Amino acid sequence: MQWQVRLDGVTAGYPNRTVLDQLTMQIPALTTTAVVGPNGSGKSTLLGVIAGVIRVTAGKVEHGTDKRVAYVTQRSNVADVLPLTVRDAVSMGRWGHRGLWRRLTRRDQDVVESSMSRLGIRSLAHRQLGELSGGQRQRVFVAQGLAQEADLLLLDEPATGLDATAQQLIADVLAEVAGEGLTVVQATHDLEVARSAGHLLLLRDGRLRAEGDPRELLTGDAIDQIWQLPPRV
Ligand SMILES: Nc1ncnc2c1ncn2[C@@H]1O[C@H](COP(=O)(O)OP(=O)(O)OP(=O)(O)O)[C@@H](O)[C@H]1O
Repeated sequence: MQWQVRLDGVTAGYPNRTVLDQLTMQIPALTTTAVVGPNGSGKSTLLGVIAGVIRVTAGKVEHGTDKRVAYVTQRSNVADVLPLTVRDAVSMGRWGHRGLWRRLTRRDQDVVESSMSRLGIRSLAHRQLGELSGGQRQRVFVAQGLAQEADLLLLDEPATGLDATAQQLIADVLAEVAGEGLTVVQATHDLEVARSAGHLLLLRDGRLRAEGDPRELLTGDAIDQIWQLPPRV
């Protein structure tokens, strides 16, 4: 397996709170990896560590390429403080390529338009982010992640709170971009989405409980055990 990210004995968390506990695992390249686990199991923390925004206190994180990482977080407050249109927000995805003050090139603009098209939000391009619904806004941030044309796209519950059509759209787009040569990692509570991923990481209490083929791992028993459900009758 060609890997994109490798964690070796990683311990990490927040001041006075260790969350990830000696985590050793790999993220395979050029496919989608789903990170699942109960609330508080450390999924967001793991994404933050891979993105490099949470420092590790022990162990090491290695990236297979030294190229770009795009990170779509769970909740972005930018919409509430800045008067941005949808197109502005997606265009911000090009800043890493162009810098903050340089004009976007024709190609940058094409990437922005196609990222909006893929997420079905071109008709919203002129709307202010602050006046969008939560689900529409979520699609904008996924489009912004795509516009970064990163090698590794990290998404924290990108489809939570979306209607079924939008959820399916995001799942399809992520599978598509992985097919085009991107490595995608998403934290999700949706076990259907997890089952359709190429690889699965199952966390509980900051530890890796299982990794591998999601269709083999996400069986009834494993689900009961990880989520501590009572035995089925
Ligand atoms: N900024 C923070 N400061 C201190 N503790 C935090 C912080 N963010 C998260 N935690 C704690 O770290 C633990 C893991 O949280 P994390 O958000 O990584 O879990 P998660 O699996 O993503 O949860 P969820 O499914 O609810 O999104 C939790 O106990 C949480 O309370």
